[in-house]
Amino acid sequence: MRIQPSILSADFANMQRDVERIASADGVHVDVMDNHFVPNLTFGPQMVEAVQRVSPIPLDVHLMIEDADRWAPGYAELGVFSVTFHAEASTDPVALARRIRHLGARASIALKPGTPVEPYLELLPEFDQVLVMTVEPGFGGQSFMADMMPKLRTLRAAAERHGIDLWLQVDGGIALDTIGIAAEAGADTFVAGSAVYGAADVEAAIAELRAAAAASHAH
Ligand SMILES: O=C(CO)[C@@H](O)[C@H](O)COP(=O)(O)O
Ligand SMILES: [Co+2]
Repeated sequence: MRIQPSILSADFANMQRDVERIASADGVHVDVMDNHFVPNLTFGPQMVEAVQRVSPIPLDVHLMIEDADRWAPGYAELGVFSVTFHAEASTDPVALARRIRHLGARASIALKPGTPVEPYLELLPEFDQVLVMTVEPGFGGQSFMADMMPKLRTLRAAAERHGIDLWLQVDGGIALDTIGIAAEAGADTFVAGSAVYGAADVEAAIAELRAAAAASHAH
């Protein structure tokens, strides 16, 4: 059970402090938004490089940008742990995943709520992780979409069929009252923005989320 707080909910004026506050988490989730793929703008490679320099834990970069084929490899080159691009923003997801892996990062593909999972099931061995969005990407603090759970079940079954160790990540509306639902459906990697940075005790929030996920996990 991996917990990855999203620094979209951190204080951008105190990024180093807020990354150091989540040292007990499994990774820091970095939401890159370009104002085109989503109607919001965050930061680019220079900021990711800066966070990477001070972070005590690995970086999980979530690219919500157009033209992923062009831009995603540059993030992998920074030496981050994982690079997620959106299926909707790539013309050749398999070629892009191979490039990301070749550059030394884990390759991860994200699906917006309206994107079906079926076209990707045979391609799963090309990826290290699939991100099932449980909100429309763009903003933190939205409500969890429980109707995405069939996608997780389908992906978990397909990964078992392939015999691969595919991480299934969920992102959006993950909190104490929803994380168990996603874990039960097969997720093992959980992004949480407001549920972590909105808590008075950030480390306690991470521990509680991890425990709640473990209590409900399908395996
Ligand atoms: O990718 C996104 C939003 O597009 C996320 O990573 C959010 O940052 C999650 O925030 P919460 O829903 O957990 O508050
Ligand atoms: Co995200």
